[in-house]
Amino acid sequence: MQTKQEIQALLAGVAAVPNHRLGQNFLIDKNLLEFLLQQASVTADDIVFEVGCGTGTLSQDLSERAGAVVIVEYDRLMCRITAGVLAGRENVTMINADALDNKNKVNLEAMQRLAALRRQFKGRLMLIANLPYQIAASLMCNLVTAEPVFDAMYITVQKEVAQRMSAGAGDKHYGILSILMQAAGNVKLLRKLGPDVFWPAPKVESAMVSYVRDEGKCSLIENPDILKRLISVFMGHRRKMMKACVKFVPEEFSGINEWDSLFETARINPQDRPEKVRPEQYVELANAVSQRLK
Ligand SMILES: C[S@@+](CC[C@H](N)C(=O)[O-])C[C@H]1O[C@@H](n2cnc3c(N)ncnc32)[C@H](O)[C@@H]1O
Repeated sequence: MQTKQEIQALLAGVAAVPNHRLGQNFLIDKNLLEFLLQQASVTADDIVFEVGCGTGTLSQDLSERAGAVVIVEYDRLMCRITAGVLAGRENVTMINADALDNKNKVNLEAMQRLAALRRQFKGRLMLIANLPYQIAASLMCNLVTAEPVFDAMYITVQKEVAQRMSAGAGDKHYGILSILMQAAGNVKLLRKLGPDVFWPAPKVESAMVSYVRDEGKCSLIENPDILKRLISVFMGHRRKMMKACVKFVPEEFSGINEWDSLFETARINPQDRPEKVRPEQYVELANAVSQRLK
């Protein structure tokens, strides 16, 4: 782990300054990094995906503890610094690219590498990262239903994203991220973080959060793709009634006329607002739709 002075020296070595647009707020509290690593209890059987390595402060420890680490970092200079910091570590794959190919797709090269590692290592596949805030929510929405399957995530995110991950139905923070993460696993707020544990200090509060996949919940999801698309349709009109949202369904669902009966199967009151419908009800609705489309 690196101190603030070490991070500043590493940046100066390549004439870089923190880029606000890329969310370059480096975690400078060693106890907090250690806390996150302890929560994840990484072993040599595990594979870790780190998005946004910055100067490699977390990557160093991850590469010492995990069987394999895959890093995606957008900033070429950060890749250069971290490659130097990790020189000689053969269990690390570094990809200099955007972690998202588009809003709905995680970087293909990283996912292919993770899939190959998944076949070699018998431990867990985890996302462990101090995430760039701009992409945190989209990244997690994609990873929660991704192949290869993610067993857990231990991450630092903006406080609002942490609230969205854990919000229950009816809460003002409840949204697509809450539904997907809670439909597939369990979310826990680990610790709130003030701005001064980062350098430079961001204007927002942050939090460390964990997500652990729940096999029981996941086994109930017949088709993650249909679940994702349905949630987007309904939550895109969160204050309309469920029955009023069906006119916005995309073409693939447009042949379905019996929405009332599908709502009934999922024990959803058609007059309820999408923001009040619980994750398990969305799963049942998606399963009913997927049966109907067979
Ligand atoms: C909050 S910093 C974390 C740095 C370091 N891991 C730490 O803990 O101090 C976020 C990192 O994500 C990188 N980043 C920003 N947007 C990205 C994207 N779309 N894809 C991959 N990396 C990105 C930034 O360049 C930055 O290094």
